[in-house]
Amino acid sequence: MSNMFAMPNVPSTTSVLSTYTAFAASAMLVKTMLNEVQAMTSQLIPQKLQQKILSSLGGLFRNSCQLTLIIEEYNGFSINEIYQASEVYLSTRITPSIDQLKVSKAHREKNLFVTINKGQKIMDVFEGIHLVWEFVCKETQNTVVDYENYSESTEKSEHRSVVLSFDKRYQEKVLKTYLPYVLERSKAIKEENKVVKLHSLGTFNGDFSGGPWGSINLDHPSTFDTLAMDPILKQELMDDLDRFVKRRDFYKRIGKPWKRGYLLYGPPGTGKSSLIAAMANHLKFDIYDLELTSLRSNSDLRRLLTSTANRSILVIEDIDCSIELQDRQYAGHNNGDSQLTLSGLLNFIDGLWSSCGDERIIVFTTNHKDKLDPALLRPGRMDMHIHMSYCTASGFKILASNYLKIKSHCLFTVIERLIRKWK
Ligand SMILES: Nc1ncnc2c1ncn2[C@@H]1O[C@H](COP(=O)(O)OP(=O)(O)OP(=O)(O)O)[C@@H](O)[C@H]1O
Repeated sequence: MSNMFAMPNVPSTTSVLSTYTAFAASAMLVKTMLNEVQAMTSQLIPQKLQQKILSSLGGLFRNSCQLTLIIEEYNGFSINEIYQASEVYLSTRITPSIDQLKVSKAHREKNLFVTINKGQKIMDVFEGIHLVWEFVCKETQNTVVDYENYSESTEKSEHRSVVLSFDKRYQEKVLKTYLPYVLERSKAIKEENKVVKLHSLGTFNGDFSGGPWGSINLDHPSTFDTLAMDPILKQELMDDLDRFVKRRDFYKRIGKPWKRGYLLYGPPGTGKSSLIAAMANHLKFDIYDLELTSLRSNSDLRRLLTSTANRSILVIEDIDCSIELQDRQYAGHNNGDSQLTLSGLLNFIDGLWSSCGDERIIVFTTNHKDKLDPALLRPGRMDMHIHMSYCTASGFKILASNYLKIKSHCLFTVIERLIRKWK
């Protein structure tokens, strides 16, 4: 009977299991070998050869152990931030093994942007995980129908993406740790290379179409090192700025907008504008130079202020000359938005403007602090009042060092005595 159902060509369960076990063991062995090879290649073999070996070995096991993430340039109509970040991040991972590079330069940017071209691969190692990045660019042809002329034409378009491959086992680590790291690094790299911009109204004529602010790179060479001012005050200001940018959680906790106000006052030509440039260069914040005399109403002002970006310094120079200062006591008499008023400015700065943005700095300058409306000087409005005055003995030393490269001289004591005497 038993022979009747015997199927000589069908392997027994035991032999299937043992074959499977042997296969699984060899798969494991090959997988381990692959990892070993990966580890070994990274130490012993030149980068270019590494890529070839690993990509051909990887190809054998792509289906079984490799995971591929596709990061497209656009997410619907909006740009995919991970794509952008990986472009920036990978520009720092270029090795001599890459055959083709793409070089570009944005208008007025100082640095060239170098990145890999389509089809090129970049290897990266993160906490022992080996990752391969590849830029992919596919051309597609779309049919465009012109209904008015009953005609059809074809248009070429490019779909760019980056493909990231790695061992499946590390999926969670790559998504939760590596990609956030890439985002963070790219942010820091952008920040390092950031060119500070000066935004000004230029030919503003009340028309907001196309944005009211024009911008150029701020090439002002002033820094805290070149600035001649009292060293203690300078240090206090630098500490204040550094503390301010680190206090996101503090402002959130106390429920106040993340903004800080500085009033710079002193005689003409004592370095107020230079100090603003030094602050911008120190923090890498853009400057918005607001010329109040070119505005007509509070509503113009509101629209201008809401179109300023975060991490910026809003500068209103010579506040005593650019607005009717005593208007607060008559504020009740003027009809709301029709006229530009100090109360309009202060209300908006304290209220909506500062709460719809982060890391905002506002700087007022004046040659005549005594002429300012007390409302402007109220604590909490201008957090620090900085007196820029005539040259002090320590300021003189900085200028002598900057202009003449003289760090010490026998005449210094005489000059210092004279400065102190006439101060
Ligand atoms: N404290 C300073 N340290 C270094 N340079 C200074 C200082 N003060 C003035 N200067 C030099 O003098 C020139 C005028 O300075 P700046 O425009 O910064 O002064 P200001 O106080 O803004 O003048 P104003 O009140 O007229 O706008 C600049 O070119 C700057 O190089």
